Amino acid sequence: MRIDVVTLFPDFMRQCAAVGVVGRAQQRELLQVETWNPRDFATDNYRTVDGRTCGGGPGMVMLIEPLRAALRAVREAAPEPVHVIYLSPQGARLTQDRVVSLAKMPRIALLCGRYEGVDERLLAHEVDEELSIGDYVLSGGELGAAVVIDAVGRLQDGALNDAQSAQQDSFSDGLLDCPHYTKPVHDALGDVPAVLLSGDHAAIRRWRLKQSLGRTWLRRPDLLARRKLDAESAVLLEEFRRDYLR
Ligand SMILES: COc1ccccc1CNc1ccc(C(N)=O)cn1
Repeated sequence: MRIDVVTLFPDFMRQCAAVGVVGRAQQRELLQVETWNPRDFATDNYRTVDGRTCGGGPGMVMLIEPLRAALRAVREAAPEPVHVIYLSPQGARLTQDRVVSLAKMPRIALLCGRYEGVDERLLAHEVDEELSIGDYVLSGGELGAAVVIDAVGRLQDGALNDAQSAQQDSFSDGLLDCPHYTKPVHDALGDVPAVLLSGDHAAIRRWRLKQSLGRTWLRRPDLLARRKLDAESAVLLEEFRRDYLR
């Protein structure tokens, strides 16, 4: 998969994509991240990329032309069609379901706004999808782009080793993750739950599912409301509720 990022801070974005699982995915050529700086496409001597807000008011708006030229260069850089995403507080909320679908695309481009955002005409003509990573305002879209790169990059085939992808499966079914433990088995803070040391993998799977269901019920009931539970999950959640309310 190829991801092109249009950003005034290319070094920052390259560093975000160079570490950990995503960095390794790039080394393994499972993922390619390229950056494009609109300032390199500005036509005036001062390399201007922003303009005063029409109608008055505080702040500046990113100019159409440098962004249009940068996106043209993005499209011409490789043959596959590009799905252009704009990160903004006005976008649809990013979810794991959307991450999974984005991860299957051959190419996406991430447009990072700064200042008060981008001229609406550029968005109307060049952007396919507007996404928000949460209901808060940042100084730029780059952190949102970094979130998309990480969430999508780790899903590329071969990016995660078996243990990690097993963990990935447990979460991606729309439940919160279960608790995790490592050595020491006994600590001043408490003991590792005995079932995890039992070697009974069926019991361990059931315990983890029960914990995921219970945590989702306690912390994110909205996720649970959206989900049809199979018979086993319904029984385990009932057990968790009974234990909790005892
Ligand atoms: C005032 O900033 C803007 C105003 C308009 C568009 C983009 C920006 C850049 N900032 C962003 C970007 C994304 C998110 C998010 N929630 O995904 C938060 N802030």
